[in-house]
Amino acid sequence: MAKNLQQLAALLPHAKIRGLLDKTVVSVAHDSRKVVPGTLFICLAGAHVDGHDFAADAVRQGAVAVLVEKDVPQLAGQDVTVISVADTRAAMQAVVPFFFDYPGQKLRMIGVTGTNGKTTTTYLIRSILRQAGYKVGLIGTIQTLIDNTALPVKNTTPDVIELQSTLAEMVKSGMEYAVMEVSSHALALNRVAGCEFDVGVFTNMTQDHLDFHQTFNNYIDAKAELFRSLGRTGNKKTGKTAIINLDDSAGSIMLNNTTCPVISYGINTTADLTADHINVEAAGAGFTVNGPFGAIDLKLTITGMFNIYNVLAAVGAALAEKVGPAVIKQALESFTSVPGRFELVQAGQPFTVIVDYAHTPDGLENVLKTAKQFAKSKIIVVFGCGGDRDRTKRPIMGKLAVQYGDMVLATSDNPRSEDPEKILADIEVGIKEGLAACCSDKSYEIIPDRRQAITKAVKLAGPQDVVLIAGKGHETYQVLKDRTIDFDDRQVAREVIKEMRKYG
Ligand SMILES: CC(=O)N[C@H]1[C@@H](OP(=O)(O)OP(=O)(O)OC[C@H]2O[C@@H](n3ccc(=O)[nH]c3=O)[C@H](O)[C@@H]2O)O[C@H](CO)[C@@H](O)[C@@H]1O[C@H](C)C(=O)N[C@@H](C)C(=O)N[C@H](CCC(=O)O)C(=O)O
Ligand SMILES: Nc1ncnc2c1ncn2[C@@H]1O[C@H](COP(=O)(O)OP(=O)(O)OP(=O)(O)O)[C@@H](O)[C@H]1O
Ligand SMILES: N[C@H](CCC[C@H](N)C(=O)O)C(=O)O
Ligand SMILES: [Mg+2]
Repeated sequence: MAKNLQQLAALLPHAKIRGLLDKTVVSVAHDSRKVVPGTLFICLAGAHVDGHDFAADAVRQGAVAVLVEKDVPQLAGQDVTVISVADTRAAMQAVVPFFFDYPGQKLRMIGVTGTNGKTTTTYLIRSILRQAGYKVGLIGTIQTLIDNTALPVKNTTPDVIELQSTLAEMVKSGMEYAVMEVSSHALALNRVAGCEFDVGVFTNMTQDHLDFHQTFNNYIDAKAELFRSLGRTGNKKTGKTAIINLDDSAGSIMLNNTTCPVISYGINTTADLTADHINVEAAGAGFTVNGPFGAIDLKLTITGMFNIYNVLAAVGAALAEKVGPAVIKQALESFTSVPGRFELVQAGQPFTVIVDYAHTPDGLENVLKTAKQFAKSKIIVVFGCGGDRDRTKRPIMGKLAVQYGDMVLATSDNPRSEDPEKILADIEVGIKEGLAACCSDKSYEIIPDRRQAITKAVKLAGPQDVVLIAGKGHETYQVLKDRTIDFDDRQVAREVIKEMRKYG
């Protein structure tokens, strides 16, 4: 991947350069902690700190060039080339895909966006493409997969450098497809620069991330960028398709934002792909998908109406890539689950325990509706909301929890830098509102310690009850103000159930 600095500087025609350009660059980094000798260090002004403050550290660690958007006095007199531009983020987006030889041009790229269902839909698409015999890479919230090799991730959609280097690794390992989640943050911050998507999938649009986007319209517009990019002049690849959920009111906005061919899907509207004969049960869902190929009858082990939408989205992507109905059926019927999505914890208890990643009002409502469909008795909900994230979703989720649940135990999710009690107070406003509106006979408790909340839920559960532990799904940690601790809802629930059996 090594490049001459001259080649990189040529991509930045307005840059002011101080120092030699005839140098070999072996790595690019915006994090000083990742600098190795021969790195081009890119200074980014972040939400917390300013990367320019780490430029001198980067040089000490062997950076041969530094990309800046303001003067860094500490670099004066140092043996380093300083490239000054107006906007280092924009410069990074131009330089990095080139540095990695544009891997996004060498793969078929499928991007999935929407508030909920991205992870599930990417896993479904991956399983269909693999069934069709392709080598598939996946990037998303849970992990990166290069064929079967799993790598840890920090964000749902990684930053430009991590994304391009991962895609390059996929190319090197012989992947033909990259199926990835494209978060609204990634679109707004253009982390996907240099990725030319072949297929863009829209799942749905409901409230989340208003802390970052400020307004719902900004949030929608960020998602729409994926669809604008499919029809952009200058695209190098051909054969693009947008897969759009028309049951969602924002579907038409995505549709209006692209000029490429569209495969629409929906259950309540006329669309290219629809589903009927729907039977949702605890153990799975049966339904028929109707499309240009005729009808496919499916019996799946994933369940809930929301997953039928995810399946339609995945079938749309498969269709765009010319995968036949027999392969689609085979793949979907052998698909078992996505970690932490409606995952059952079975430790010999006489009640049902579900761990789910619902962390938005819509996700929580969907999962509660699904649980209610087969709950034979009470639903006990354990949930919280993340700190440093959209505060306005907290009371809404509190209200939904008491509307659908019989007993609510509000607890901490990942408080991050916030005071857990403050987050819970925001949730409690909605709980009280919900109780007053629908059901003052229901009860709730605020238990900041998540393990204690899960313990209480398990103690309260009678035979046939459902305990829903929502919000953290596959996460194996809890982010507190001063540290991150090991925490896995599934493991904690198992431990608590075992403890209870031991002591009677
Ligand atoms: C708001 C946001 O997106 N923040 C991202 C951003 O962090 P930041 O701007 O705060 O960076 P910073 O910590 O201030 O650092 C500024 C610069 O100094 C550098 N630095 C910092 C420290 C140091 O010692 N040396 C050094 O060089 C940093 O590498 C960076 O270049 O850049 C970081 C590196 O790329 C990201 O990891 C970080 O995501 C944080 C962790 C995050 O939580 N993001 C969430 C909100 C997010 O992006 N979520 C979406 C959506 C999830 C979904 O709905 O599925 C996602 O895609 O994950
Ligand atoms: N199509 C859907 N519509 C609404 N809710 C959904 C849908 N699919 C999944 N959910 C709910 O949202 C939760 C998260 O699902 P998933 O992880 O697939 O979404 P995501 O979009 O990847 O989330 P994130 O934004 O964190 O990456 C699930 O556990 C489930 O409760
Ligand atoms: N991708 C989402 C995940 C939220 C998961 C929840 N457990 C939380 O920490 O808020 C986000 O970063 O907002
Ligand atoms: Mg996800």
